[in-house]
Amino acid sequence: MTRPVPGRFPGIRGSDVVKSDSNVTTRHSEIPSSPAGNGRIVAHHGISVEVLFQGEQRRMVRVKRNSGHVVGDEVSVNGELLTRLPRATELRRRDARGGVHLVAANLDALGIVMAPLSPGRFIDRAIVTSRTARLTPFLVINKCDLGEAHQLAARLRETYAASLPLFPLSATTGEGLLPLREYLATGRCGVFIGSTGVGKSSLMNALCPHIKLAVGSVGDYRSMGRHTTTVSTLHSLDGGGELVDTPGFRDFGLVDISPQDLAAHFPGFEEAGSESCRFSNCRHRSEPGCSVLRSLQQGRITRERYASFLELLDEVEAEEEKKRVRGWRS
Ligand SMILES: Nc1nc2c(ncn2[C@@H]2O[C@H](COP(=O)(O)OP(=O)(O)OP(=O)(O)O)[C@@H](O)[C@H]2O)c(=O)[nH]1
Ligand SMILES: [Zn+2]
Repeated sequence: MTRPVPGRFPGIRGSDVVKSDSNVTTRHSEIPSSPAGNGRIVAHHGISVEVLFQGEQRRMVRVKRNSGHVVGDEVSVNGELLTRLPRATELRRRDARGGVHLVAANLDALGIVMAPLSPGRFIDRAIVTSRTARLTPFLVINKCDLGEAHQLAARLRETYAASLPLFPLSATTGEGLLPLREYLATGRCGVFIGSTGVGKSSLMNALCPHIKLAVGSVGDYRSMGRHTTTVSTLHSLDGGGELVDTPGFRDFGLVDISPQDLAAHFPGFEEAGSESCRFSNCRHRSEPGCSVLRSLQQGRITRERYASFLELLDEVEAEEEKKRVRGWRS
């Protein structure tokens, strides 16, 4: 089954985007001439990218190792010259050493994957980062074939159901996959994030069976070189929608989030969010005329949500401080 990639290039057939990470590198040699014009980066191999053009042609184009191009970028190709077109969205993450990386461009959805026993502390951070980058977040509760997942689903529903869509499912049995397929089929281009072992690869395999990602734990297949060169790829779903596979994307530190962004995008603050505080730079801790504190008193923000907000606010302020110190040094 084929369908056009939503919105962007009417001539491109979605199901042809990338069929498997084993053959994307060779496919360009099948193309008789070198297509040019506007296209989209559907795979990144470190020193080359695969561009899919209108009319379904594709080719590899060499890039410098840190050229800044990412999967999802719309580009104009002229010979070996690649010009990036303006991006609608950029998703960035901060690694454990503080470096900032661009994950992908022009995404519009972020799937936060949870499973029993996976740490949940990053959910709020992921939601805030996603919304700040203008991506719509959604929650996937995987492994619902296991009894423990039902308690997790109930807990997450209580906290997050008013803020974003939830999809309880099982990647292995296929139970609950249909609502997620339908959600993505509305033309969304998404990526999954979640801690190791929650089942992101299993979920990708269940949603796009042609890609056959290896499933396991960090200790086995990764050390055996599942992705010998880090390859990010864009996959199209049979029923509609697209997913980016980007190995190793499990969490992200906050990148350039202000205390005001945090309050505006924090899950559970939506109802109170449209009101403004007396001070435009209010941090919602103890300032007079604070709309967040007023909502807390009125019960429109729960104590649990406010306590989680304060934890993230500490992180945001610590980042601000680091940035300030870096500014002095440079
Ligand atoms: N019971 C059950 N197990 C699952 C399900 N989905 C995945 N698993 C198992 O969970 C383990 C981890 O799955 P992966 O898909 O590799 O998890 P991942 O999130 O991609 O892990 P990393 O690549 O390390 O980030 C594997 O043993 C899977 O078989 C599910 O729906 N139910
Ligand atoms: Zn305030």
